[in-house]
Amino acid sequence: MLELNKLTARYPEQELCFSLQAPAGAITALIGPSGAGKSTLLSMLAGFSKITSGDLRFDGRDLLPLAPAQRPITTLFQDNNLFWHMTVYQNIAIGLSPSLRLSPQQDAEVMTAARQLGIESLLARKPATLSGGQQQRVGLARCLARRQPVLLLDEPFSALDPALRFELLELLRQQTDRLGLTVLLVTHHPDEAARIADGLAFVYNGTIWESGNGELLSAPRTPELSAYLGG
Ligand SMILES: Nc1ncnc2c1ncn2[C@@H]1O[C@H](COP(=O)(O)OP(=O)(O)OP(=O)(O)O)[C@@H](O)[C@H]1O
Repeated sequence: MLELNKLTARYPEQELCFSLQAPAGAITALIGPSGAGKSTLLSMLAGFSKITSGDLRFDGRDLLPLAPAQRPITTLFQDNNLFWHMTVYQNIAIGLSPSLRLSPQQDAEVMTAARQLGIESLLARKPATLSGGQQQRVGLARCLARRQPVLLLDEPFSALDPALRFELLELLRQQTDRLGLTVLLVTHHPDEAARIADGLAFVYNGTIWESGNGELLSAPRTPELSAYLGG
């Protein structure tokens, strides 16, 4: 369980303050208008944004003293950060070893992640020769190979067409269940998110304005969520 208790980042123009519980084995979708604070929330969790006050724990362990690389967290952004001069294999492997000198155990992790995402046949290719969907599979494989229990995804599939986006969300669903991951997924597609997510959190004005399950979309409790959904 990832627990945020009044986790706060104060900027001159705005204060962001989040309280949330994200269980293991579940996908929590973060929706909300542009500028609401969704990306900053992920950055606060990953350790890239300065925290002013509050509490952040994973399975009871205080994460705030830990540097980004020490946190049990891995992040996938829309721009998947692939290295264009490296092969797919190396792009996954670099998540485990920056020097690319892998132990047999780490090599097995890379192969397992590639198999799970259906990109085994692409391991020798360079990212530029892959489709957008295949590139995002490589990005996701790198995250999974790192075997961190918390996965943060910032609109990872938004550049893809709807069918492909849904295919990757399904894949994410399978891996979340199989590995018992705690997943936070920022998305601009609330309806799709509701199909695969266990919980939804509506981020508005630097805080979690409303949260619940998919019913939130059919029966919003606040005018702000209703307006966001176009109601
Ligand atoms: N480093 C920073 N310095 C100042 N303000 C910041 C900083 N980081 C975030 N903010 C504040 O947080 C707000 C939220 O921005 P953020 O990018 O997280 O929104 P978002 O919901 O992810 O939007 P989008 O959907 O467009 O990506 C910004 O408008 C800004 O006020």
